[in-house]
Amino acid sequence: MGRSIDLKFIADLSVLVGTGISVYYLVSRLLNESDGNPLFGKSKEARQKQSQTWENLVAMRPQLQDVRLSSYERNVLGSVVLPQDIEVSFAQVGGLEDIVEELTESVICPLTMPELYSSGSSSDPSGMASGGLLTAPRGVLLYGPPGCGKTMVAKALAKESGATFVSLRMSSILDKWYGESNKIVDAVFSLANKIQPCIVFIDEIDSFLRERASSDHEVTAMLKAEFMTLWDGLTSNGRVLVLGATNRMADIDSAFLRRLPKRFAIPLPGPQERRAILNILLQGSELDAKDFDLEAIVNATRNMSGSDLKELCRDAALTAAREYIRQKRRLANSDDPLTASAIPKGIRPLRTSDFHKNLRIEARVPLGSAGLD
Ligand SMILES: Nc1ncnc2c1ncn2[C@@H]1O[C@H](COP(=O)(O)OP(=O)(O)OP(=O)(O)O)[C@@H](O)[C@H]1O
Repeated sequence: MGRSIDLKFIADLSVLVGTGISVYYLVSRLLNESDGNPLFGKSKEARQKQSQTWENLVAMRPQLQDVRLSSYERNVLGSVVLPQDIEVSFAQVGGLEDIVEELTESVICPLTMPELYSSGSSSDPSGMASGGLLTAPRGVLLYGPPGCGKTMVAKALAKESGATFVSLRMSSILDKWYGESNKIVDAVFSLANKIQPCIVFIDEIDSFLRERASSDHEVTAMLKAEFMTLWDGLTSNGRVLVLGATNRMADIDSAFLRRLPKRFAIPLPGPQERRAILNILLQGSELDAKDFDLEAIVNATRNMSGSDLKELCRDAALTAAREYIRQKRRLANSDDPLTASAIPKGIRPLRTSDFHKNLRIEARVPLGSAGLD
């Protein structure tokens, strides 16, 4: 009897130990998984990228030499882009000159000339030449329909101001384990403070900051409160800026909207803006001197976003390239030396019809519908 109890005890104990070990490995694997998001990447590749970013950052700002990072801050490094690695500049943004000028004054100047601005606190001696009236904005919001250049403008701002750029998608932070999201949010702000001047870019800011409903999960509500506290802490320096982008401004929590006092609408481009965008997009392409009518394309692309225009130009270039490839294949197979010599030398210049053709086929433009024009 005693012996059977002993055996049962040993069997139960080994099941317990076995289960414990499996759970431990499962949890640690899940925690260490990269899940494709560089923010949480703990793979060898992600670590290498984080180290490389830090090395480049220290080379750029030697005062960071002795700064130590927590493991969470190191993970956030995966989402940091240095200004020299950003390829977009204001010169590539078409039709948003007024917005770019205003952003230069309200975002670039506080980041590059902090001595002119006060934090808004009475004990802060900076910005006193202006009687403390000049304060750096703690948050800026870019809003408007998709594909009109919000992300592009945000990146160009970081490049032009020499600020480091931390790009976040809140949905991926919210998906994390209980307690993890808070640590990541803390790390985003503490790292941004260390590597200032810094722009913390939050795309789809509405998904995180949506009006706090009573149905909000407790963890999400706490995270929002934490985010706001950390955000408020930023006013002390003015060299860290939260830049949000949204397609759905009405969905943003009012407490958060108050923290985004500077708001810029980035609407669908009108004819003048489309002309400017098309000119930028077609800069490197050869255009048919006799058969290319920019105005016709401008008029036919009503209601299209910058992103749609980019696709349209890409499709037009593809049409010409496809034509060249087909001709070459067909003629190259001919035994007649005369026919073979007719093989085109290269891709022909773009024609208006290349654009119209793609407009018709893909019916992207709701022709005749009311638009901005
Ligand atoms: N004003 C513009 N000038 C030049 N290119 C533009 C412009 N707007 C959009 N584009 C082109 O469209 C692409 C997508 O734009 P972007 O991602 O900045 O739009 P978005 O407003 O952030 O969109 P979403 O709301 O979907 O994130 C850009 O990479 C660029 O090639």
